Amino acid sequence: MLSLSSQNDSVSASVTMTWRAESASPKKLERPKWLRNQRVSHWQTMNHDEGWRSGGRGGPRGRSQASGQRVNRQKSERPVTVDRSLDESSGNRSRGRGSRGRGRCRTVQVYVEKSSRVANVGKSAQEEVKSQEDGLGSTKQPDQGASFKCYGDNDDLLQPSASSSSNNINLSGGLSVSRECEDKNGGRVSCDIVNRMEDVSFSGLVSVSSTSDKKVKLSSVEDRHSAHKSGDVGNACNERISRLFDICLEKKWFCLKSSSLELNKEKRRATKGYASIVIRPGMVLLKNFLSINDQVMIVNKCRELGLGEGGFYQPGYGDGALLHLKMMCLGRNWDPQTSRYGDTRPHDGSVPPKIPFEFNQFVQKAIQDSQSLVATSSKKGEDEIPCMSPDICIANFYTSTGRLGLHKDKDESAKSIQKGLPVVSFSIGDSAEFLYGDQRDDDKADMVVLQSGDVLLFGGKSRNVFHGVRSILKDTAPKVLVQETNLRPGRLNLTFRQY
Ligand SMILES: O=C(O)CCC(=O)C(=O)O
Ligand SMILES: [Fe+2]
Repeated sequence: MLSLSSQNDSVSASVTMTWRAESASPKKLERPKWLRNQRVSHWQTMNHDEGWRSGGRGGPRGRSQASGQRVNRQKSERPVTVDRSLDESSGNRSRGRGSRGRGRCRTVQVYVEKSSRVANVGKSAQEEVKSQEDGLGSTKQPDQGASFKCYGDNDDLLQPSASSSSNNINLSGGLSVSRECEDKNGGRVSCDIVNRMEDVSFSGLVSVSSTSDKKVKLSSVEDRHSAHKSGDVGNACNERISRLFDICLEKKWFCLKSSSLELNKEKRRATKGYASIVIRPGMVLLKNFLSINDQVMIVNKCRELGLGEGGFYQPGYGDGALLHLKMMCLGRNWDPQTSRYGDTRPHDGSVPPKIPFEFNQFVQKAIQDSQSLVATSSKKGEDEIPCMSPDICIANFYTSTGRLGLHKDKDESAKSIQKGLPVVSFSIGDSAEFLYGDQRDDDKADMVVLQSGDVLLFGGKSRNVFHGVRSILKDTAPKVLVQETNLRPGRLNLTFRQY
């Protein structure tokens, strides 16, 4: 178990490694490669059949306060636009406006291994897709994942600011580029109309014929503006909401070539097992918990459900603003307009699909493993994670420009929240910069990168933690996963809760 605390620039760490059933049990308790640079007080291995074993450098079981260890604090070079957040005064989730200033959130650096995928690949997956599209002279449509302000309060807001482009090199080796727009007063606003153009992708449902990306960009912007000017905004919004969204790309167009080196590296990572980390009391990160096969199964299942009744749609708030993601609810519907759960989806009356049985099994296993980890590492009760039987799952799909402002998950029953029943979150596809903290303040939030296969739990003392997604790190999804599923660029996230 690796427990990282970012207070006082110090970290105390112990690590638990769990090997997958399909991988060979390690003969020797070798210190995992990704831990070699960390001063770790204690770590443990667990084979699925055997239970816990201590190893590594010895030292006491449980958390110890190793001092002098630095947690990497990364100064964010860009502010975070909050698009969904909690209005504490009203107690409701609401869409926060873009926060100004420089994001100074602290980074808790927890990578299973340094990813060299981006560095190794000459062409990014997106570029690869684009060039294939162009080569085939296919029909395209702009990505539907990012938000567009249908209610468009001010056309002037949508001015790309060339000077505000910034490159953010993430520690896992990926490169993410963010752009912002500025309004007349210099305030920052989200600039998805520009950003989303980088995510041109296929959809068999509605398409705009074009021979170049540029043309798609222009027609897209013009379409939106003319819809707004002609007073057709409501229709444009409704159309967006009811359009089906396929989380995978059309198979025939998609054929990424990955080097065998890359694929082997991913395979090695997949068979390495996973590490359990207590990030803060009640918050546990199970790194690499879901195997590639599990992830493929989850993507395929979500795709199937997502294209059916109650499938992925473009959610929005009461004021017409849209969330920067696509959403599908399983079990029960969560309505962002009313912040309430219900049996049907108000905008189309559809009944949410049931949560697949296999998903719940992963959740149960994740909870049990977290509980075992916490039991061996903390003072009794301190980090406790209660049991939970999920009856709700919210599936979010973030395209490359997707994000989610800091908020609390507080629409579940008062009893569920009081008991601290955990929210269990699966990350699949591209990595995400996940923010969390005790205040709805991006500057004070900590950040951890969630990679494909990671499972995060926050319950007990962390049940009411503010959390959100600052950005999606482009082209960081495992190549094998993309090859197997044709998952489109972006991130699939599933959060399980008990009402
Ligand atoms: O995408 C994530 O990691 C978080 C999603 C989330 O917080 C939510 O759906 O409430
Ligand atoms: Fe949430």
